[in-house]
Amino acid sequence: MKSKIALISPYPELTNIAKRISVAQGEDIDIYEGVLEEGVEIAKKLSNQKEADVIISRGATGALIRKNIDIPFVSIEITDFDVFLALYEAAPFSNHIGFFGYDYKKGHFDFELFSKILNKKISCFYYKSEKELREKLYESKESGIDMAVGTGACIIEEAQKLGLKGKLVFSSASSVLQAIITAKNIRAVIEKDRGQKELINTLLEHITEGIIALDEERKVIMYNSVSEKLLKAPKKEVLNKKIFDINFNTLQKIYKDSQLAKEEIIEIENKKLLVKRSNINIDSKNIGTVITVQDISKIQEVEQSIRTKLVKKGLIATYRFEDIYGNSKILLETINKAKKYSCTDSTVLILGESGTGKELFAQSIHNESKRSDGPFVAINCAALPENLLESELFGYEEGAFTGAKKGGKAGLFELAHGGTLFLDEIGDLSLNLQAQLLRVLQEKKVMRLGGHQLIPVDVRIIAATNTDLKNKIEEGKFRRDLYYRLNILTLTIPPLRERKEDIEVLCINFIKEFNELYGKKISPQLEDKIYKLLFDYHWPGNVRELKNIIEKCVILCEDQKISYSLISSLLNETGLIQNNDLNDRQKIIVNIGTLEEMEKQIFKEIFLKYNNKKEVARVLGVSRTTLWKKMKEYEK
Ligand SMILES: Nc1ncnc2c1ncn2[C@@H]1O[C@H](COP(=O)(O)OP(=O)(O)OP(=O)(O)O)[C@@H](O)[C@H]1O
Repeated sequence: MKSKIALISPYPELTNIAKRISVAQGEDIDIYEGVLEEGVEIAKKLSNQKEADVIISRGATGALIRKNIDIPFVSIEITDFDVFLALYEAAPFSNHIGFFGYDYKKGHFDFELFSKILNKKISCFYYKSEKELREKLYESKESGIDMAVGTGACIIEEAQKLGLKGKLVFSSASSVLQAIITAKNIRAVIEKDRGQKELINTLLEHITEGIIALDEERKVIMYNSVSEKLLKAPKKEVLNKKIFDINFNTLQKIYKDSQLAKEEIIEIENKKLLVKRSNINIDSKNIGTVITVQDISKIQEVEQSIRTKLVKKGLIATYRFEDIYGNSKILLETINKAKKYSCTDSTVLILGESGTGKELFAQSIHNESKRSDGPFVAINCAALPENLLESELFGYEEGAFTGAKKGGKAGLFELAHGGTLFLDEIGDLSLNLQAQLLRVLQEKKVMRLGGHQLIPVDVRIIAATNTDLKNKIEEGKFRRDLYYRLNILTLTIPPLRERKEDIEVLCINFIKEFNELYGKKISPQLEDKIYKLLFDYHWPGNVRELKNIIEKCVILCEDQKISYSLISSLLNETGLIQNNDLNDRQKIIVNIGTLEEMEKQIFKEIFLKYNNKKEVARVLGVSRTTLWKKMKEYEK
């Protein structure tokens, strides 16, 4: 909105001049007429109702207006020319002219020169009050003055009362124009200032912190909506009031309880706020104070989202309890127990053979827990050498060791802050790292390698092992105290051979999953004789092994159905390598390579053993045509 200029004229001649200039300048100036109090009333109304941003007036009316309004005021100054014009017009009717003006005009006009040009005697009188004016007028009459020239209507009125002639000094067009130019300049500054204020206000409203600025008298001059929300004190009750006069003690509390240039946690209405108070100094002079207020839970949320972003894709828990397939009583009981563990924040120790689904359970517990929005960080303690594992777990400061990254590195404990840290194969942790882990679990703080500062971490630990920790304790390879720390809630995942009822559901779901992955349409229903085969197998690699076999089947199967022979050959393939009870005729050894390479080896070995195409096709569970195609392919 454009700022407005208003001109209050004390007499009609000035009104006309102002109107003329306003039109000539193409300026939309609001012109009003009013003398003294009347003019002040108009000015007050314009100012209060924000209908004017700058007011122009002159003389005594102007002086009164200036005293009564808060907005900028421009006075139409009386120039030498205006005074000279009045003296020139008065000269033919007088022998001795008296000039009467306010005290502050003393020495302003060159009366000696005017007297010379007009060849007329001119005396000057200045006054500070109406009483003094009357005294000076009386004095002047006594000394032979017959004409009073004055800058205000009141002078002329009083002079006439004493029988003197009077002549008012009018403002010329150039004086009015000068005042309008000054008012326009002020308006430009106001508009610029207003633009800057709007910018600051927009910024204040976009900041996630609460900002309260006080001037040197502790009057609130800035207060954004975040502060309003956090301190539960509405803007209109706070702005432009001294902090200790405000009715809301929340503001006084944060002012009193905060410390200069230091962050302080202050509780307001059950909410923990981080408050900082700083002085604003210009040229080492204090001109006010700024207080910032932040909701700690918001900071934690932001910190969490940053941490979560930092945690790479692989460190996020993807599995949930619904993804654990199986309907055996024992598995359902285990899931049930795990769900109960999810509601707590205690450490969980998962026991089970390799491939039983320990990590699957750990992820599901995390995703079901109140930490589900936080990171899930998993580490296999057996996969890394001790010193590497140490720096991975606890992080390090720059220069902690040769090769340490610039700026240091956060450890997995820090990355898992607010979430869960899954320590797989905990039984393989060295005694030194066991001691460090125990310390972190007790203190809930980590110190980076080469660091001096303890960093608080809020992490839930889920540990897993496929070894008997009690044996390890007996052998002196595992700390008893750590065992008791970890073993608060225990979850034992039964091996697949003890819950073979799960095989069917597992197969159906794995076939569906791999169909989707490899774009196949293989029926998830398997023949009964296939299930018999699967039930008879002892599954040393547990669910992982079953999953791998199904994956191979889906890749190798060329029909809509997985054949008995394909499954049996794959079982033999894996089973034979692991099961020494089987005779040599059923055994082949395949070197690990790409699927194509391994497939080639399988064909070759089986051919060597059976040397009969029909038999080979039967064992491999493929048609004779497929076998022929494969042979052609491998001959190349
Ligand atoms: N009940 C189940 N339902 C679906 N998938 C399962 C189930 N159990 C295990 N799996 C799958 O089997 C594979 C092995 O599981 P996981 O890695 O959780 O086992 P683990 O016990 O942690 O193994 P290790 O001790 O070797 O680390 C994964 O691909 C997992 O998704």
